[in-house]
Amino acid sequence: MHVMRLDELRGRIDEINLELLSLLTERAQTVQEIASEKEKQGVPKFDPLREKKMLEDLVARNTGPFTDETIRQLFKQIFQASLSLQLIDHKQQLLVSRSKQKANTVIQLGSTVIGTGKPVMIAGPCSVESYEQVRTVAAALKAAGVTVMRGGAFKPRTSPYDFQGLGLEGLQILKEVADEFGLRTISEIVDPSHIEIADQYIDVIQIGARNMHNFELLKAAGDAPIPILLKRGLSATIDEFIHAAEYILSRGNTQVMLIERGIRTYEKATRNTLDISAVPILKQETHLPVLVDVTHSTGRKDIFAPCAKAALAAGADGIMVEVHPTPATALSDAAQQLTIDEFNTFFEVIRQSGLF
Ligand SMILES: C=C(O[C@@H]1C=C(C(=O)O)C=C[C@H]1O)C(=O)O
Repeated sequence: MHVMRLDELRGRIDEINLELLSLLTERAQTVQEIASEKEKQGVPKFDPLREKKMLEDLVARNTGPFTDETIRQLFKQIFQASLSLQLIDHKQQLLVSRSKQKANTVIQLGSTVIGTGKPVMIAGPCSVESYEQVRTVAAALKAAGVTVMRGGAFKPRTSPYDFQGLGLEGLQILKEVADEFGLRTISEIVDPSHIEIADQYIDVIQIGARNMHNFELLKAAGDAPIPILLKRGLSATIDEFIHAAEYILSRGNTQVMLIERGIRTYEKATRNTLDISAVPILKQETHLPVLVDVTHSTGRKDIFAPCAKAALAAGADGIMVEVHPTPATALSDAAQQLTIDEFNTFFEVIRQSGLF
């Protein structure tokens, strides 16, 4: 008799569970509709005042046996789950997101393709200092089998009294040398009005860490017909990094590569902390090529090779490293640029690792 009563009650609970599930599902679908309305109106997803009002109304109608506090907690849990749903949906709608585009974005630079699984080595001086300096590096890179060279012409330096770069003249040097050796080039642009000119001299525009949040520059890069290498900001979260890339794609330019360059932490043993975990996360969440800059992230030549190997093992599409004929006299980043011999050794170690 008792057993029958228990079964009956549990049967009723099963029915109630199904009713709750169907109500929760209907609620979640309504929340998604609210999310797309919010998206159109550009208003934030989280609305604490609305949540507070709903909790007050619910508690006012509560007749027990649950306490008011329990009712608050249960519904707050539902609100939180609804909010996460809105945020996940939002992320999946991004143009950079893997759920929008399953296939990897591939960047073609001459015969070099980035993003297909075969990693690329990008090397070159921190700053373009002179024609001879760039030519010496380019000749060595060519001999080592490197096809893409970096070199900074516009240098956003921490101090206004530090070398600011050769500007347009630097881009001209890059072009002249790259043409001679059949290399492709990457250089940073800091001013939206320089993007058009840059297109005539270089193959990839870099947006540097300090400018990752410069939205006007991101928009101008998004309007340009040239691949963009976007560096992660000094203190940018992965989410902010992804949204910075979205700025570029949202304007039509889909040729975007991401580069992890270390983040600010309390650690002083390295210049920045190389966030290796960003590599697989960016690969999972976006379809863009992901590179790792071992120079700026670590600032330590002695660990470039293990860090580059770690990056490749984590799925990076390429490595960027700085090389200078005479690092000791370099006008920027003197301590952390490799000599040509050091670069050749470094590249050999990476090639032998089986990861490249
Ligand atoms: C659904 C909304 O978005 C969020 C989720 C809520 C909910 O689950 O009821 C309430 C407020 C917001 O934090 C909304 O604003 O109505």
